[in-house]
Amino acid sequence: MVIVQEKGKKGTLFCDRLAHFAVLALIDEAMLTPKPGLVDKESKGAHTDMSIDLMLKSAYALQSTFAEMAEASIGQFPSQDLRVKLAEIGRRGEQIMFQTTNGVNTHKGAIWALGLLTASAAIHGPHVSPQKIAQTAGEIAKYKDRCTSELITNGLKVKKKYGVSGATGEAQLGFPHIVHIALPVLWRARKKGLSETTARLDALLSIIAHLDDTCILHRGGTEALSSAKAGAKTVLDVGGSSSLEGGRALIELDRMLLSHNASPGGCADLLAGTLFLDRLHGSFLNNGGVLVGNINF
Ligand SMILES: CC(C)(COP(=O)(O)OP(=O)(O)OC[C@H]1O[C@@H](n2cnc3c(N)ncnc32)[C@H](O)[C@@H]1O)[C@@H](O)C(=O)NCCC(=O)NCCS
Ligand SMILES: Nc1ncnc2c1ncn2[C@@H]1O[C@H](COP(=O)(O)OP(=O)(O)OP(=O)(O)O)[C@@H](O)[C@H]1O
Repeated sequence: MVIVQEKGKKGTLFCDRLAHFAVLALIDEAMLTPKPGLVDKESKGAHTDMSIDLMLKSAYALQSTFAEMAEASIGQFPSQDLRVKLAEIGRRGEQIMFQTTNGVNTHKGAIWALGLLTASAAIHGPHVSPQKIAQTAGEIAKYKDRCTSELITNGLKVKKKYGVSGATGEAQLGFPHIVHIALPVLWRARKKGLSETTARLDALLSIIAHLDDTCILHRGGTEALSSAKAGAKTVLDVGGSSSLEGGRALIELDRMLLSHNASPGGCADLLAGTLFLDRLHGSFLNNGGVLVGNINF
């Protein structure tokens, strides 16, 4: 593994840039419209306690959390110590989010996924593929969370009830839904000349079609999850979100999710992770090996 050993001013600039990319990924995800069941520019989806303004406020408030995660990881290898440090920063990030939103869970799953990816990107520096960054993020996630709280979360309940692996399992496997599903769909759609919104929506739908999302399971059970997977697959099979039939199927998927009061929040987190890795990769490629932000390792 190639490890970036840059501390000091250069390293701090790089960490700030990574944190900025993480925040931008959250903003891009929130602004993407129309998303089924989720908060976007036109709808609150299944979330009566959220709004687009709240999502953006929460995203901006997390810049320092992601910067701290990057700072803690630069010059390090995945290790138990690093896992403990990141968990501590992550929990403080959750507090910042809850203070910012008056107790609404806008980005808990996203702090987890983007936190691990940001930490891994800081370990590697910009010369590394999205696949490698996701794989190292998985290695960090495999270390035990020694400070785990006594709280029984929705995710834990659902994982026990339905035997799925949830947000932890996805991370420990190196984010397969980002690397093997969403990024290829995003890049293929752009290559075909589809609009950026279409490419992102199709990437989100490709995740919904495959992921065991504990948000959907918690609110709507297995019926909602299998209908969500089938509905998203239909949109893609009939031509994607920009086609006439696909657009109709997308509206149908949104209606179905709302009828279960269900939302693919975990899928949205993984879309944010996809957009983070995509931006990092694009920024590096488009600048002859210099990550925008003037750090050239
Ligand atoms: C692992 C986390 C997400 C807790 O997960 P848990 O399964 O207990 O469920 P909880 O209901 O609290 O949140 C799960 C969230 O993950 C997302 N999610 C749901 N399903 C999936 C899935 N299959 N894949 C990815 N994300 C998913 C959703 O946004 C959901 O709301 C995390 O919050 C955590 O452990 N935090 C502790 C701090 C920490 O270790 N941070 C490290 C930062 S690097
Ligand atoms: N655009 C979005 N709209 C809604 N949720 C999103 C969006 N983007 C990401 N999410 C993720 O969805 C999760 C919120 O889902 P949800 O409200 O179902 O969680 P919960 O608090 O566990 O459940 P409940 O509200 O049923 O108690 C957040 O942790 C967040 O990471």
